[in-house]
Amino acid sequence: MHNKIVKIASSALTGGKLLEKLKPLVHWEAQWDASRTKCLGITREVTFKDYETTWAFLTRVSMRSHLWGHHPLIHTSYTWVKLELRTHDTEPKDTDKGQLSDIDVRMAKRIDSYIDDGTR
Ligand SMILES: C[C@H](O)[C@H](O)[C@H]1CNC2=NC(N)=NC(=O)C2=N1
Repeated sequence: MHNKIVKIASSALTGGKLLEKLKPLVHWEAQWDASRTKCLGITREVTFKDYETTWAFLTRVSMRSHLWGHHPLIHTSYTWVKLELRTHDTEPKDTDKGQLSDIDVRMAKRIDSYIDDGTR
């Protein structure tokens, strides 16, 4: 069965739901707006044991991003990787800055599973 791209609808996370969803993401740092009520996105940094492992990880992330139609901002240098997640097209419509949505949380958990599977 070939994988097909199924764009997953995203809904902005606010209030108690936002805090509930952020709690398990212990390796991710949240960026807050000035009022500290809106999460503008989350970031995670990780360093891998070698270049080959780094790009095996990034290949998995890129393939999953393509399948889900949701793409982290990826910074990398040799074995260092920084990933940022935010959603621009949330419902309700958000400012162009974007904010955290449920698909960001889903992608963060999937990224954590790639990091945690012992290949670091
Ligand atoms: C049209 C396209 O599906 C949208 O622009 C998607 C693409 N990938 C995306 N990736 C991320 N991280 N956030 C988005 O809001 C987003 N939107």
